[in-house]
Amino acid sequence: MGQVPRALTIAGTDPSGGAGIHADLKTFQELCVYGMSVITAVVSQNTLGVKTFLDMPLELIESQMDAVYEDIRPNAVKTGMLSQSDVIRLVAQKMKAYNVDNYVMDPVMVAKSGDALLAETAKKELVNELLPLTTIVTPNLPEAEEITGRTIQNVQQMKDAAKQIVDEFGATAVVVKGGHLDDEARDIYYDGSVFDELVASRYDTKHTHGTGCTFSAAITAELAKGTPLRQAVETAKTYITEAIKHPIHLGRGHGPVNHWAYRNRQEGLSRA
Ligand SMILES: Nc1ncnc2c1ncn2[C@@H]1O[C@H](COP(=O)(O)OP(=O)(O)OP(=O)(O)O)[C@@H](O)[C@H]1O
Ligand SMILES: Cc1ncc(COP(=O)(O)O)c(N)n1
Repeated sequence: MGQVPRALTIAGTDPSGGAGIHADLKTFQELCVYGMSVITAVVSQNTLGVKTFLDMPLELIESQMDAVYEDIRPNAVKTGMLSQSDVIRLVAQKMKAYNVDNYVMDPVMVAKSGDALLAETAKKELVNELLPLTTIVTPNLPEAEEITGRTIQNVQQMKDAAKQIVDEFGATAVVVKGGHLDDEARDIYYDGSVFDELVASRYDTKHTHGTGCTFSAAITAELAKGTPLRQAVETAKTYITEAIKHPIHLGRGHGPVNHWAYRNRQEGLSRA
C-alpha cells in the first residue's frame, strides 16, 4: 500500500459528536483518509446549543501544530472554529511556516443554535490574514454577508459575493452555501474563471447540526487524496446531501447528520 492520504482539522470540539473536530474526523474516516486534529477550543455543546467554551492557550495550539507537522505531514488542512484574533494570527503564521497547501477554510462564526463561536473583532483578521492562504473557503449566507458586507438573498447576489471573495480578497476558490435559502440546497462555486451551481433537493429536517463542518471536511479529505478541486466539491456535496437525507434521529435539538449514508449509498449497504 502506498502512503495513506492524511488530513488535519484545526477546530473546536463538540462532546455530542455532531460538529467541529468530531464531525471532521468522522468525515475523514468515511472517505478513507487518516485524520488528525489540532484543538483550538473545548466547547461544551450538544444538539440544543452551546453552554460554554474555553479557548486553548496559544502555546498549546502552536505545540499541537508542531507535533503534527514534525511527524506526519498532512496532504490537506481545514480550519473551523478559530474563536479569536490571536488564534487566527497564530494559525496564519504556522500555515506559512509549514508551507501549507490544500487549505480549506470553513469560516465558522455562529453555531446553528445562534451562539457566537468567533469574536466580533476577529472577523477582519479572518479575511485579512487567512483568506488569502485558502485553496477554497466555504461560507454560508450569513458568513458571506459578513465577509463581503453585502446583503445576499438570491443566486445573483451569491455570485457577486463569490466573485468579491476570490477577485478582491484573494481566496483561490469559494463555495457560497445556500443551505439558508429556502427553495433548493443550491451552492455557488467560483474559482476565478468558472462559476458553477451545486444543486440538491432541500430536505425538511432539523438534523443539520454540523452540516458546514462536514461539507468542508469532505472537500479536505478529497483534496488530501489528490482529487481535483471541482470534483472534490462535487463529492462533498453528495456526501452532505446523503448525510442530511438519511437522518439518524439523535438529540432533542438540531441533531447530527448521518456519516454512514455516503458509503451506504456507494456500497448499497444499510448501516443506519
Ligand atoms: N435542509 C437541507 N437539505 C439539503 N441540503 C442542505 C440542507 N441544509 C443545508 N444543506 C447543504 O449542506 C451544505 C452546508 O450548508 P449550510 O449552509 O447548512 O452550512 P452551515 O450553515 O455552514 O452549516 P453549520 O453552521 O451547521 O456547520 C450545503 O451544501 C447546503 O446546500
Ligand atoms: C466546534 C464547533 N464548530 C463549528 C460549529 C458549527 O456547526 P453548527 O452551525 O451546525 O452548530 C459548532 N457548533 N461547533
